[in-house]
Amino acid sequence: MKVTIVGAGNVGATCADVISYRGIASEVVLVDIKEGFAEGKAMDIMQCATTTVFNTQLSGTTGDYSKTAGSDVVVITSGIPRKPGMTREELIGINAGIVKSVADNVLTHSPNAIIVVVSNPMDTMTYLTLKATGLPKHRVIGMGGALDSSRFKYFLSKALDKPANDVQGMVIGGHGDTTMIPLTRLASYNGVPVSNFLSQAELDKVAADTMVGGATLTGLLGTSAWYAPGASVAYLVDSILNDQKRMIPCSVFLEGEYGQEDICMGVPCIIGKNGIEKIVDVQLNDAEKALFAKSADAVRNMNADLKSVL
Ligand SMILES: NC(=O)C1=CN([C@@H]2O[C@H](COP(=O)(O)OP(=O)(O)OC[C@H]3O[C@@H](n4cnc5c(N)ncnc54)[C@H](O)[C@@H]3O)[C@@H](O)[C@H]2O)C=CC1
Ligand SMILES: O=C([O-])CC(=O)C(=O)O
Repeated sequence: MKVTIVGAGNVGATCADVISYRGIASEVVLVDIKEGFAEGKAMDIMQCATTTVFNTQLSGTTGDYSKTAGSDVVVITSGIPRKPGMTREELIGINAGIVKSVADNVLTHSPNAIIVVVSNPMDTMTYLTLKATGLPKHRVIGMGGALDSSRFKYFLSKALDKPANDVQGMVIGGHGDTTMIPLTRLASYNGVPVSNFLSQAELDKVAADTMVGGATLTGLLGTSAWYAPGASVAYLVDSILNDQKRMIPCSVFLEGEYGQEDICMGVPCIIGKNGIEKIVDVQLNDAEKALFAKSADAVRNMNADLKSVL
């Protein structure tokens, strides 16, 4: 199985690294516009093959999309990341043009690929990719919810003082500092509701920390995060390539689901070899429904800025 990752920067290269050492794909191609950069990242990762022991064939190219031909999955991470103090939404001006041209290039050589959109503002970039390419909705998947949910489980595990892998939880809504919806009501510690162990104030803090998880890391690192983002993309790609049918919150085109239309936003999806195989309808309570509607308003406002590109 072949995966192309466009953008060999922090997130793209980390994703290539995780896909390789976990043997998720047999072939990975990294693409970047910076001369020699993707080739260098690919060579560096390939030189781990005998120490971390993997057989994935990873190569890099500076903009030669013929090398990406026949990819089963294409991941788009090309574009600029935010700096401390910025929102993801401020990246739209530069990233929209990049994402649109990259989507066109990859589809020329891999007309059947499933596209995973990572560049920010991710929900709007997913919507742009869907509209600009005309692909069916099951083949355009925005990655944000997998990452936000892993951060949610991290903060829950810290509050509970229990291992993260004993914690279940999900974040839906937009992938923005104010639009994410950590579903604390449904989170559990090995099936027991977390509200049995944490006060409302503690749960509210976990939710707030989760929502600004990306901004906190951007402040600490000077650019946005990449280890958890890269690993989250690899997790999603694994579910597609290996037809695992995991339930992962992803940004997907909604046509009435969760009360929304003509928008891409994070909702729980079954992810398998066909991409989005099913949108899972979780019964939200009235407060969660109101948050989802508010989140959709913000994402829709952002999408309006795409007029000049679409
Ligand atoms: N959806 C999510 O959960 C997350 C999204 N992101 C987003 O992912 C994007 C990438 O972040 P990083 O990897 O940290 O940035 P980075 O700056 O390290 O890497 C981006 C790479 O894209 C390349 N690039 C730019 N234009 C290109 C083009 N037309 N064709 C091919 N390559 C091109 C650049 O040369 C650079 O190497 C950002 O927009 C960031 O906000 C980052 C983390 C999580
Ligand atoms: O925070 C950012 O800008 C990058 C991102 O989407 C994340 O790490 O969640």
